Amino acid sequence: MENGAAPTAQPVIVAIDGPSGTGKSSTSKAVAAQLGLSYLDTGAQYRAITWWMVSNGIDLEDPTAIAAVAGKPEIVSGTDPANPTITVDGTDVAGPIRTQEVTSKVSAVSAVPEVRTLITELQRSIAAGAEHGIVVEGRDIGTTVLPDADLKIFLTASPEARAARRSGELKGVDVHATREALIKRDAADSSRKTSPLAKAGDAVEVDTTELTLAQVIECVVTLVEEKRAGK
Ligand SMILES: Nc1ncnc2c1ncn2[C@@H]1O[C@H](COP(=O)(O)OP(=O)(O)O)[C@@H](O)[C@H]1O
Ligand SMILES: Nc1ccn([C@@H]2O[C@H](COP(=O)(O)OP(=O)(O)O)[C@@H](O)[C@H]2O)c(=O)n1
Repeated sequence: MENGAAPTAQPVIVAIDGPSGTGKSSTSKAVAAQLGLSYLDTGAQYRAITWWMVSNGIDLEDPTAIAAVAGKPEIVSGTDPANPTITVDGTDVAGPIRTQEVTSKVSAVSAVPEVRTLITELQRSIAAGAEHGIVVEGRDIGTTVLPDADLKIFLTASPEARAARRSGELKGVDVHATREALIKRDAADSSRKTSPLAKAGDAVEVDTTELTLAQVIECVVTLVEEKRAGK
């Protein structure tokens, strides 16, 4: 090699989709950090626009009202996997977007086609600007946002495992109530008309029910490395 320089890896685009609590965020952040890639949490963007709608008193039962104002908030995502950030009109909303109120309303907002068009454009421009490549996680990344991704992963886990993981995070929240809320949100996300939660035909499905987080991370890192090696 000229100048003795180390070979630089080609930018790689990794799409990780799946329902809530399957390990998308934890896996994607760790894989991106290990491989020196950017990281984008697209759920945080849908949560951010939902937070803005709630804060501004928009009627979330009215898709026309949601569509009319969807372009107003400016959502900015920081893509460092060691410190992912999310702001709306310059305000840090990392905390407020995780409230139960936002969680219970996000599916209604994310089902509105005008919202999806705007957020999808934002996601594509972030991915295109990632110098070393990016891990993008969500519900429709492999099917709609980045259909030409180099690697697509679809994470699954039993509803019981997912509810136990989520209620472990939200201390004091009943596991049965968490399970019911998860199932309801999955159903809404999977049945909407515009880019529903779905596994892309060419995605690798990984059932994480019986795997530790470390095992899932290792599995995905290996798949990325195999892709890069052209296997
Ligand atoms: N394979 C796993 N085994 C046990 N706990 C896990 C596993 N994967 C993720 N978790 C934990 O479950 C919770 C939800 O994971 P997260 O990555 O936020 O899922 P998602 O982004 O799919 O909603 C986190 O507390 C995380 O540490
Ligand atoms: N690519 C995506 C990502 C999230 N979403 C929506 O955003 C919500 C929150 O996503 P999230 O990834 O933060 O959800 P959790 O996995 O944290 O529960 C989902 O329930 C979907 O309604 C979406 O429609 N498309």
